[in-house]
Amino acid sequence: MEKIIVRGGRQLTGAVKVEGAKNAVLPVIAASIIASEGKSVLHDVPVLADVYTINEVIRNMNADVQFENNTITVDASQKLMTEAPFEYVRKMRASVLVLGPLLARYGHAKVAMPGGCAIGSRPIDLHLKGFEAMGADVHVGNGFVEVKVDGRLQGAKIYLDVPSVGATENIMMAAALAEGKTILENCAKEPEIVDLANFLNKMGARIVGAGTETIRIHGVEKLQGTEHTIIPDRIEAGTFMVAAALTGGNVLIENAVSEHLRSVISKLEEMNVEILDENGGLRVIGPEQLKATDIKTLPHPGFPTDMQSQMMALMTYAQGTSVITETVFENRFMHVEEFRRMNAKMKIEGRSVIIEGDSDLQGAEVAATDLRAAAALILAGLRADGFTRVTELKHLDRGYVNFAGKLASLGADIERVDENGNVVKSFAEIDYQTDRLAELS
Ligand SMILES: CC(=O)N[C@H]1[C@@H](OP(=O)(O)OP(=O)(O)OC[C@H]2O[C@@H](n3ccc(=O)[nH]c3=O)[C@H](O)[C@@H]2O)O[C@H](CO)[C@@H](O)[C@@H]1O
Ligand SMILES: C=C(OP(=O)(O)O)C(=O)O
Repeated sequence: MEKIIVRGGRQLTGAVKVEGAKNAVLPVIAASIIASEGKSVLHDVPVLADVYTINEVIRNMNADVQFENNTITVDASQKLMTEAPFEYVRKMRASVLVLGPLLARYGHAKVAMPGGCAIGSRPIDLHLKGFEAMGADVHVGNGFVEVKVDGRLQGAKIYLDVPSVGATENIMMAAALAEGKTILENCAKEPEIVDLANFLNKMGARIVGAGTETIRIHGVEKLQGTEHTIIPDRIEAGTFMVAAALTGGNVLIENAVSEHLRSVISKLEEMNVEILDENGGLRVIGPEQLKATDIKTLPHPGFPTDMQSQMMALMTYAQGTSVITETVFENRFMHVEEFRRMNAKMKIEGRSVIIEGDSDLQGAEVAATDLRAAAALILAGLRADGFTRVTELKHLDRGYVNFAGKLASLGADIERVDENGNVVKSFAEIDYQTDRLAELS
């Protein structure tokens, strides 16, 4: 089993470049199979396990996918199959994002029902209600969800009970090829929604309002492949901002977009972290003494749940008591027990965690419980006394490119080793066809 071993105590300095956003590229790759003509060329694609998984999902449907040098070319102009088996959905819930494109293009899609996961039950009822409102029949049974429509989907007025990112994306993709106009209300406003709408519009869709709470989509008859550059990953950027803050370092985070990170910047500033907008990125300067604060996770532009565990790591080193309240997912505190193994003083009260600062964390062997928890435990280890060993790296590889290598380039004492203690290559350097991918996934 591979581990990342980090020894605390180094201040991070230098510059690190943020990759294209995982949560933008996954829906964009799913959307690329809507195009019945031409190829889509996607730039700034991060080399992540999740990207390989979505590529495999659409390859299995008969799309042609080439992935080289951070560029993906998708040709989906041939006839596609309309099913995605459990094998993929199990690895990555975002596989359900092929439902909308397939239903819109072929009037049929069948995808394994995603189960619950480490952060909550995560139903897809809002995706399905949206498809039904557009005239589709939905059938859930034998572990699959099947959606069908005779002829084209029909534009509809749809109100989302909660501003779900995935439901907004799936419905927006389906509506792009529906007959007539769809008005989607109370939708998610994340930057990744805007990126997807921009991609679809370049394909010939007519979507306005992405990034606000009402999106209007005029359905068109067909879409064609196009070229698109994926937006930078605001969560990877935020994670490195915390790394700089926590070590009292001074790091330029290249490609970080301050507009996408307003809530994170504001909370870090409350904790005494200095953040400067610099040409092409954000400079983050950690203070002598971090100050406690409170955070409530919310849909964008509120504080992102995907930064919750990293901020928890930071708060263990702040002066005073901090409170984090998680409102987006019902059960995203699995990492608390792991932080406690490092001597963190925190307790869960309902949907909140109370974190006592100045915890004097100690290195320990800890297991990543989800993708962001993996990063957060490594962050905590950057300042803990002694060695922290983080296992279950399959979670980390879903969403961070060469995380240990990037931290090492900023001066961290960190390495990734196999079960024999040999230093291993980062996931990004490995050809996905090798056995190691199978082992990691
Ligand atoms: C690939 C991707 O982009 N993943 C992100 C996306 O996940 P994802 O799209 O799955 O998250 P959602 O915004 O859909 O989920 C938010 C909340 O809505 C609930 N819900 C969602 C759909 C539904 O049909 N019914 C329902 O009740 C969920 O259980 C959850 O409590 O947004 C999350 C919230 O910012 C992020 O943490 C994930 O990193
Ligand atoms: C929860 C996350 O991703 P996913 O929705 O793909 O599980 C995440 O990126 O933190």
